[in-house]
Amino acid sequence: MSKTAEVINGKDLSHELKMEMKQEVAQLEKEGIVPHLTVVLVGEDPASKSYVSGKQKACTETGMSSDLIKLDETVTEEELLKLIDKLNHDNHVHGILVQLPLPKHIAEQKVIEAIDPSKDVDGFHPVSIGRMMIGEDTFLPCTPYGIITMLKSKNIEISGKHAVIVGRSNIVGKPVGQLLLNENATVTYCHSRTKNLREFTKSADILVVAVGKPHVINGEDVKEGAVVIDVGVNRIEDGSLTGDVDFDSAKEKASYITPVPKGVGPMTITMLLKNTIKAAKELNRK
Ligand SMILES: Nc1nc2c(c(=O)[nH]1)N[C@@H](CN(C=O)c1ccc(C(=O)N[C@@H](CCC(=O)O)C(=O)O)cc1)CN2
Repeated sequence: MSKTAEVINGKDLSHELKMEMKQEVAQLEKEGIVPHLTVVLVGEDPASKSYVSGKQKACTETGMSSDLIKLDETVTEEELLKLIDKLNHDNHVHGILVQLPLPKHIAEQKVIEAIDPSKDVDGFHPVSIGRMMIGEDTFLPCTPYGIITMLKSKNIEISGKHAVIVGRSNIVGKPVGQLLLNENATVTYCHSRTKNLREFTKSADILVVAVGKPHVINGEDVKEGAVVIDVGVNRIEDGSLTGDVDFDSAKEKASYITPVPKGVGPMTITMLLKNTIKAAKELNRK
């Protein structure tokens, strides 16, 4: 019988990385640089509020500064774009993050594209995405960056492996596939129109699931010894959080698996801090 998977704990890895970043920030402070993140939150979505407060807490823990600009749900697209323009020209601000999702009347992509690419710590701007695609140094989108960091922390071989991505969002599915390709994996994307999904997932050496639906993947869908990365954070009826993967059955097949909570989620915030330090260093070099 195969043994159960090793759990990759994103909370513990985040803590380690934050301790390293704290030292780097202390060093930067001696040089007169305090990395500063400005977070823009539109509306009252409880999950967004909680993520934003997690981001600010993480900044404080590592010695960085941050501020939160809260805007009413009714703010116009024009007003939001004006604010971003102001932040783009504020030398005190190194990183700008607009928490997603935005209300329906605001075009998300327009807002993302308004952020100066040199302050795009979310890594969502087409300039950042384009640079990532051609393997140039850039701000990487935080969740995919966190996933690659988790794999590397366990010295998991990526080169030559078959990576199957379930989900094709712009902020997770597509970029994580690109980052795995940059590491020489052979990448297959699956999505809502994919026929015979199991045929693909069962051939994955590395399976990344990012669809936002509880337990769409279970042990039967997983190849013996695969690495399973669960990006889903789904709140279910009893109020608890669960992933896109049925952890209990998948862990019997996988060699490594990420849990929910305490898996990929905390890494998203940690990689944002990395990007903010990078932005501060680069903007001060200019
Ligand atoms: N501008 C952005 N908006 C959004 C992003 C993003 O990267 N940039 N990603 C998601 C939400 N997100 C960060 O913003 C995020 C999601 C989940 C977690 C996390 O730590 N989850 C915990 C559980 C938290 C809980 O108890 O509710 C876990 O998985 O352990 C952090 C950040 C969409 N929007």
